[in-house]
Amino acid sequence: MSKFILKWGILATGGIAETFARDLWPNPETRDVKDVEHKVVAAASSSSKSRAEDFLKEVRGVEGAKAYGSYKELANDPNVDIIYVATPHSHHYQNVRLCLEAGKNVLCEKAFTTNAKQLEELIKIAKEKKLFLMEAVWTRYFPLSIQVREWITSGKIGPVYRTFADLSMAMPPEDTFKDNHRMVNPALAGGALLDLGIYSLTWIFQTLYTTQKKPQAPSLLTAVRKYRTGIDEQTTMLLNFPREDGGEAHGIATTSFRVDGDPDGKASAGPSIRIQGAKGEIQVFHPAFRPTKTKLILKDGTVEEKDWDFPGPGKGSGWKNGFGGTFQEEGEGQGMYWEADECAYALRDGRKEGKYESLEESLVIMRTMDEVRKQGGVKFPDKIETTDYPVDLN
Ligand SMILES: NC(=O)C1=CN([C@@H]2O[C@H](COP(=O)(O)OP(=O)(O)OC[C@H]3O[C@@H](n4cnc5c(N)ncnc54)[C@H](OP(=O)(O)O)[C@@H]3O)[C@@H](O)[C@H]2O)C=CC1
Ligand SMILES: O=C1OC[C@@H](O)[C@H](O)[C@H]1O
Repeated sequence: MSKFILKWGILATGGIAETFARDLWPNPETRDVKDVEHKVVAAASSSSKSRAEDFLKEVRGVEGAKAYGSYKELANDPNVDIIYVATPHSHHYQNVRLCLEAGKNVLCEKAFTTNAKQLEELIKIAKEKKLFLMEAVWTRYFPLSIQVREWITSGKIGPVYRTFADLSMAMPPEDTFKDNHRMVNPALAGGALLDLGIYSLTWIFQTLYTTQKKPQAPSLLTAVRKYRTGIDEQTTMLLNFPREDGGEAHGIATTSFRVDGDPDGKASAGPSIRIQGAKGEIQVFHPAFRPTKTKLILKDGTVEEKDWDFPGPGKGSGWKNGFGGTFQEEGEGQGMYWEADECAYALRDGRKEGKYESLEESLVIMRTMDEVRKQGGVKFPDKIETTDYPVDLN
């Protein structure tokens, strides 16, 4: 069988760009994917062409891969099928729009944009130009997430009435980040909500919204604790989803830079995610962005624990080593390849959006986050909230 080969261009050369591009290197057959392959054929750095050259060496770009010192040159490279956008949140709208205007398909890191207006505009352009566009919420494409959604839709835990979801990582900002770092800088759309809280919302949505036949947007109440830079350092969201049976389901989503979802690193604190139905519950353990353990508990006495693999070879010994580890011929991958595989299948089959998170759902989540910021009084500078284009942000 001939394989579909997807030729990637990587836009930006920071932490996640490196992790993602390294994850494209392992042979897809190591995860039982036999019909698609990935090649990194180009990369661009806004810092310099030599930074892009170094990056291509680090991530094992193909022989002859092109290095660019500007994002515009990458967007115009005719050999690139799809561009992975890996800049801070503040820059996504401008960078994705640059790629779409140049006729490129795009996979954009979370959070998609700073606000829903920007995302609406990008979706409109992608549709007009018949291009593929997807938010890189990698967690949605894990076999673990597919199984959890299947447990829900097959009625394993009965009707679902409530989901708790947390992603909190104790990293006191004043000791961890300078005020201009992307995690806390309003000019880079920093804050717990867009960086971590989006995963809590991912679990709320993929259990209470994606799994409904006719999903409806939730209403929302929020409590926000702000950091000295003006971004949110801790946010709690109460979401009320109308259900198709006429009832309601509640989502409680939390995120924090102050407390930890797994203080001892041994899951002693219990699950970070609890999906509760009439017949039992599904538990998912920290971290919500890359969980490796689930527990299914049913009222009939069934208790099933499962550890989930992240096949390699790939970046090395898994998330615990953080970003930018060294290549290993053996060991775990990171799991970003599953969302990359989805991009390959979509482009091969002519689909224009991701299978497990539609553009409409990304938009509803973006509107939810807009409302959280409104209720919490978190504002970003106009320059990064505008839909004007082009705007020079650097
Ligand atoms: N899926 C996941 O698990 C993760 C996703 N992310 C997401 O990826 C994105 C990037 O995060 P991360 O890689 O950690 O960030 P980094 O700061 O490590 O990298 C961001 C890169 O963007 C480019 N850039 C362009 N303009 C700016 C600017 N004004 N300030 C800073 N960087 C700039 C730079 O690359 P260059 O100089 O080459 O142009 C920089 O290296 C965010 O959207 C984040 O939410 C982050 C971590 C994990
Ligand atoms: O997406 C992410 O997941 C892992 C976190 O460490 C990181 O800050 C965030 O951007």
